[in-house]
Parts: sequence; C-alpha cells; structure tokens
Amino acid sequence: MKIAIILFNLGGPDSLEAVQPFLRNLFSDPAIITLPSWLRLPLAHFISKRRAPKALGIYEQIGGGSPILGQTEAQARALEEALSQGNHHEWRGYVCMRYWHPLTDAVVKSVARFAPDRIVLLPLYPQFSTTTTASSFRAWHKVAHFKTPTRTVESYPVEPGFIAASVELVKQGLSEVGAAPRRVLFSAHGLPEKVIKAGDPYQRQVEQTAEAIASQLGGVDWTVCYQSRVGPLKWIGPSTDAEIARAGADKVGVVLYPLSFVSEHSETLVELDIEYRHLADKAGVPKYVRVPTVGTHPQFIAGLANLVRAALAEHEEMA
Ligand SMILES: C=CC1=C(C)c2cc3[nH]c(cc4nc(cc5[nH]c(cc1n2)c(C)c5CCC(=O)O)C(CCC(=O)O)=C4C)c(C)c3C=C
Ligand SMILES: [Fe+2]
Ligand SMILES: [Fe+2]
Repeated sequence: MKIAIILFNLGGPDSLEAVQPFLRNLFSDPAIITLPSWLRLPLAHFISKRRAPKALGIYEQIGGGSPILGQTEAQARALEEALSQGNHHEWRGYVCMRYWHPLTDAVVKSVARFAPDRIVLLPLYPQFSTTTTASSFRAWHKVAHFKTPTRTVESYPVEPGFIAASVELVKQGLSEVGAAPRRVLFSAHGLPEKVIKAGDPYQRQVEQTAEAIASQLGGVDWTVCYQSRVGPLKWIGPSTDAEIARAGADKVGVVLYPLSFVSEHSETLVELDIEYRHLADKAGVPKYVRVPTVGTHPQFIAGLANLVRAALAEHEEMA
C-alpha cells in the first residue's frame, strides 16, 4: 500500500527577497487576521510592508533566510524510515508549508502524482491552534479533493515520545546549569488573548505539555511563558521576557525550553538565542541555557510514527 504523510508547518522565507511576500501570505490568512477579505488583503499588504524592515533584520542574523524547510525535510525523511521498519508499505512524507514554499497547491500536485492509497495529515504543531493546525488543514482541504481515504492527527501535547525527547533535552540543559538555583521556563509561541477567549485549546494544551515534562524532572522550579508577540492586540501571558527579568531579580539560572516548536528557525535562533540571551545578561540571570528543539530526536520521530499508525488503524488493520 502507498501512504502519503503530509507534514504541515509554517514555513519561512528562503531569502531576504522572500521576507515581505512571506509576511504578506501570513497576514492574509483569515486565521491570523479575522476580517473580511476586502479589508484583510489591503491590510496584509500594509502590515507586511511595515513589518518587513524588522523581519529583514531578524533573517539577516541567520544567513538571510529560515532553516525551517531543511529541518522539516529531515523530519520527513526520518519519519519515512521509522514507518518503513518491519512492513512493506511505501511511506512517503511531504512537507507542506502554510506561508512559504513548498505551498499547498504544489504539494497537492506532488501527492496526486504519487497516487497514494491513504493520506495522513500530520501537523508539526504538538498543540492545536486555529491559527496554525486548523489554518493548514483548511488550506489543504480547499485544494485537495482526493477520493483517497484521509486520516488526521489533530494534536499531541502529551504524546509519550515527544515528552520523552523533551525530558531528555531539558535534563541536559539542567545539567549544563548545574546545581545552583535554576528555573525551567517553558516558552511557547504566544497568541492574542481574544483567540483563546474564542475557544482555542492551544494555551491549555501548552500547559499540558509543560506539566507532562515537568512531572518527569523531579521537583524543579518551572513556569510557562509566551514569546513572539506581534502587533497591537493584548496577547496571553506571562511574557517570556518578563519571566527572564523575574529570574534575574530572583538570581536563578534559566533553562529555557521552547515547547511549542519542534524545529529551529527565527523564533529560536534569533529571538531566544540572541535577543533573550542579551535580555538575560542585562537582567542579571546567572546562567541562561536554551534547550534545543526535538528536531529528529529518535523518540520524537518514533512518537510521530505511532501517531500516524494510530490514525490509520482507527479505520482498519494496517499490519
Ligand atoms: C501576528 C500574528 C501571529 C500569530 C497569531 C502567530 C502564531 C503562531 N506562529 C507560530 C509559529 C511560528 N511563527 C513564526 C514566525 C512568525 N509569526 C508571526 C506572526 C504570528 N504568529 C510573524 C510575523 C512571523 C515572522 C517573523 C517575525 O516577523 O517575527 C515562525 C518562524 C518562521 C521561520 O523563521 O521559519 C514559526 C515557527 C505558532 C506555533 C503560532 C501559534 C500557536
Ligand atoms: Fe508566528
Ligand atoms: Fe517572533
């Protein structure tokens, strides 16, 4: 049997020229700006133009583009390998980005050429949000009209492989800081407060992930906080920068784990590694360790493989 797995992620600009069109795609998404299209599209043009200089500054610091595509491709290949063990199905992973290439239209065409017997939609967002997972699913269903049975993984905030990989990485971070007083900051991408008030389960799922990891760390001080605020709306808190300042005031080391990201990109390599590290220095944080994202950690990939198999098995036996 031929099985296509669609790995959804946000995408990022692959050159400085791509920064503004990438931002325009992002702000044109009705899941990000909930206005009718006659107002949203000109606004997206305006906001992306206004945001571009700041975003250019961000991507200039990481070689002029985002590494997210290469990282996600590596996850797709590792997942194919994990799924291929012990069976003779043909598993093929397709990376499908929401705001930069490979975009949905092109991915749907590639999948159609493969002519799979089953399709599995797999978001690379452990926690569900209307702004990420639901947006990617909507974009997919708008273009994809396959007769092929399609299964969906919605979210996996406490999936055991994801949690085990996270625990291992956070423990390495803790040992880098040593025995001195320290606090684990579980930093998630933020969201406007009104998105949560409208029923988005993201914040609750982020808290579930943090609790599941913390319960295996053996009594460390920890807290959840939110990074990457953009725009004038009120976002959920506490903010990661405020938590770094509090750690400085309390004179505790920081082990920061970005628990809503599963790969490296501008939000980790610039915001966490450059901007927040600088903030931690200024705030008097004795030691600041940023824990890497799960990437192709074997336990994370094994967890994704289990999710895919479970989604397929819901309707039939896939031995
Ligand atoms: C303005 C609204 C935004 C919302 C809401 C939002 C939600 C959200 N985003 C991610 C993951 C990523 N976002 C990334 C970049 C990025 N995000 C926004 C805006 C919102 N995100 C902007 C404007 C940008 C571009 C960079 C910048 O100008 O600061 C990325 C990184 C892309 C890359 O570099 O490859 C990721 C990943 C999540 C998980 C999320 C909601 C839960
Ligand atoms: Fe974002
Ligand atoms: Fe950001």
